[in-house]
Amino acid sequence: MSVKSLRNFIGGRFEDGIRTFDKLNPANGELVARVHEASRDQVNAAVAAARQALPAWAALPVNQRTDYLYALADGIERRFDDFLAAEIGDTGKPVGWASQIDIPRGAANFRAFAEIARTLDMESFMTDTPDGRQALNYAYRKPLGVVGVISPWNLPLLLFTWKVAPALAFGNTVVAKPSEVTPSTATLLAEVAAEVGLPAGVFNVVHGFGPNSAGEFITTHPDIDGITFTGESATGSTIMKAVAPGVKPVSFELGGKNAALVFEDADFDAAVAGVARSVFANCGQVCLCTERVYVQRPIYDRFVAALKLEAEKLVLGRPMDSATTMGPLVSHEHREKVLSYLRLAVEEGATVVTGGGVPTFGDERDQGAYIQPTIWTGLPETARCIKEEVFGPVCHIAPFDTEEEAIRLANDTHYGLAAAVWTTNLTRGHRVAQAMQVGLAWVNCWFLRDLRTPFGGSGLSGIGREGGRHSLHFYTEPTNVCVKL
Ligand SMILES: O=C(O)C(=O)/C=C/C=C/O
Repeated sequence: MSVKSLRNFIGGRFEDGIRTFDKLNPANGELVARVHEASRDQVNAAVAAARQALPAWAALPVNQRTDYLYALADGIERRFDDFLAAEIGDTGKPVGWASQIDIPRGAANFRAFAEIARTLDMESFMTDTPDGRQALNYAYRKPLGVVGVISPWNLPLLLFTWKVAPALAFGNTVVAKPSEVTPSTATLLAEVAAEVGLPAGVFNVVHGFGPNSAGEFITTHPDIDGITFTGESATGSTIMKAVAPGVKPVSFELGGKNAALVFEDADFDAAVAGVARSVFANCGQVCLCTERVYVQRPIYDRFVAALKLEAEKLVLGRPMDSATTMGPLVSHEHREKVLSYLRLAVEEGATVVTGGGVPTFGDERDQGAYIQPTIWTGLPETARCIKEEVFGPVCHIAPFDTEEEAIRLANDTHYGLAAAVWTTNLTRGHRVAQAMQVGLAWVNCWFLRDLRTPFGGSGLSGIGREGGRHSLHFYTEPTNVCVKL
């Protein structure tokens, strides 16, 4: 595979950076790309270009503006194979997952928000006034302005476009920094933006890191009007401090320590398959993944044995092999973090039901960041491996007896992102889902997404919701106009 040069996209033009850094393929350690790190001056130029493009972009009739989003979606689909190869080269994720989730959702996000922007109603009220007449109140919405987008490495194109699409749909312009770990599909999207004639400055891509690099230059920039970020909770705190002097709005989708509750009346096979997918999908690198499984005692032993079988059926193969069901972690650095938790779990007294280490293949995959899918039991609820997000293909399974106990166990966390409830008693399913202190509760399913619904979490899992009309609250500023009639 040839080594790509990934450049910055500023004011409609591709530019070299001040230095380059290497991007390695996590499946085999091969050099994939040399990435051009943007300077502070280049980030300043991107913000200036976005500011200059804002009035004309915001003034476009919504159908014309959203036609560009449909064109971006069409462009992703037109270059599907390029985006697929880029995403897989960056992440090592299996072609089955990337071709069904990551790339299609890249296009779907643009279409969903184009449709929402075109069809959303305007909030208004007719107000009776003391003089027996009325007043008309309506919320006139304007774009937030120049939006800083900082996106993560786990679902790179999906989460990049999950932010860029609503930002552009509602008339904002964007300065976006993809994770330095997965720079390729964001750069391809910039190529598509140029191909479809998106006006210069509307969408800018700058590459780099967080501290003392493009991430910090964006979040501390006085002319950025708001930041939308997906990533680790600690980074979210850092960004909040950076925007505090300017009291800028933030939209955060951060970490999670998500629970799955399996009741004895669950469809056993469906619950096993569903929990296995929610634990091991994308090598456990989805903020919504399950890391804590609680199973009602009568089926506990049977469930542990069944999930062990599912884990051991996973095919840790080459990313482009359609038989592969689990690829490597995204980098050796991240594997070291996950391995530190595998070691910690043993120190904290875990029983390792399966996995717990690094597989050996005897081929180029040994240079990759592969790790064994792992299941623990026997940890106390106070263990760090029960409280802290691992963000890898690992889970802990514990028994419970009553519904009240299950709810208490699931909610005993400072995170608040997602939960999954497995039961055939839907009255219980609704009741327990509503009792979860999370932003997203699935019943007899997981990661089933309707893009019109509110998406996000509370506590350490973030601030705000994006999706459907909920994206309005971050990407627009309403002026309530009151007219005496
Ligand atoms: O499915 C989505 O729209 C989404 O935002 C997924 C986020 C996953 C984070 O790791």
